[in-house]
Amino acid sequence: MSVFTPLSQNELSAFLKPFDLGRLVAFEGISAGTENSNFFVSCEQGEFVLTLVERGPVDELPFFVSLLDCLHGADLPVPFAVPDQLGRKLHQLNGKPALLQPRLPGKHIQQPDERHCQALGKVLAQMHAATLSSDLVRQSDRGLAWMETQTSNMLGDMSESERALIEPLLPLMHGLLAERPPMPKAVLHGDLFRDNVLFEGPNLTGLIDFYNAATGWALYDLAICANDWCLDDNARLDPERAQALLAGYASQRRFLTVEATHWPDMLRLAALRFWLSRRIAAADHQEKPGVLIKDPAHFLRVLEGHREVAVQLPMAL
Ligand SMILES: Nc1ncnc2c1ncn2[C@@H]1O[C@H](COP(=O)(O)OP(=O)(O)OP(=O)(O)O)[C@@H](O)[C@H]1O
Ligand SMILES: N[C@@H](CCO)C(=O)O
Repeated sequence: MSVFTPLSQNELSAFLKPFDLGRLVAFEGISAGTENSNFFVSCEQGEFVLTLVERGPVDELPFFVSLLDCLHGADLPVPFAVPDQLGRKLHQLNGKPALLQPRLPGKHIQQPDERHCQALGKVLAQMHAATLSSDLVRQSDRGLAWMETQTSNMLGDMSESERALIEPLLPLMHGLLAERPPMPKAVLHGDLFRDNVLFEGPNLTGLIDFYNAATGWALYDLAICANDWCLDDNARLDPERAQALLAGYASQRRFLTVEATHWPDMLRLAALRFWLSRRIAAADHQEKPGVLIKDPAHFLRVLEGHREVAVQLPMAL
């Protein structure tokens, strides 16, 4: 189970006192996450999720709190930091930054269909639009420059087949860093995999886990989604689901020609980003029993599939 910082009932009860949510009824560690320690917390006055932040720049937590307030204010289905009676949203528990958020309804979808993908594309565009009317900006700690450095550092450790797929992405990254193509930017979720979205039937009821959110090309966020929501059993893009995702997004904003040009490369970079982070996490957590390790090799198959990209962005006529 991926709970890095265990909690006792007494510790949690004491933590909850300033929130005035009634008695602690029950709590349990959530096994699904890989980065933070999360707990479902049941109080007399409602259901919550407590997150103890385990990685990342702690001094940037106010950014995430403001981002969620912005998205919640735009009526998007996101959690937000519940304030205690003194209005404080950011707390400390067992030496870790701690946030209490409402538990959102719905379940994760393992096998999405076109309706799910269309709904996801639409809400992603709405999320990007909401951040544009704010002054929220954050530089990603896993952006293009990080990817380029990590890729260069790992070249020597790669197998021949890994190298064949990954080395050609280095000039692509150099080119994008130099050229900075003028694609629309927004604050991106940055990790909108199936395990970060909740649905009730066809209705999208929750977007969660914003700790990778950062300013970047909006299209890159869509590529991250496509690489998780729109794959077939061979890790190739499923055209119907990919087109539904893109159509959902295009229902809120027209794509630009410069985005159509860079779409295949965004898909490749998004695959590389998670191959790198999974490989680093696997090495870091190798000796730690109970920590969920996700398979880096999956993204090599995704990259293989993106040698040719047949699904194009839908362009307005
Ligand atoms: N506000 C919420 N409402 C309902 N369920 C939630 C909420 N927050 C988290 N969860 C549940 O807890 C699980 C783990 O949370 P989360 O994805 O934030 O963890 P993480 O360690 O940051 O994970 P990741 O590996 O995706 O980075 C989610 O998959 C979801 O099932
Ligand atoms: N969604 C990520 C883990 C959390 O960043 C992955 O599947 O590798």
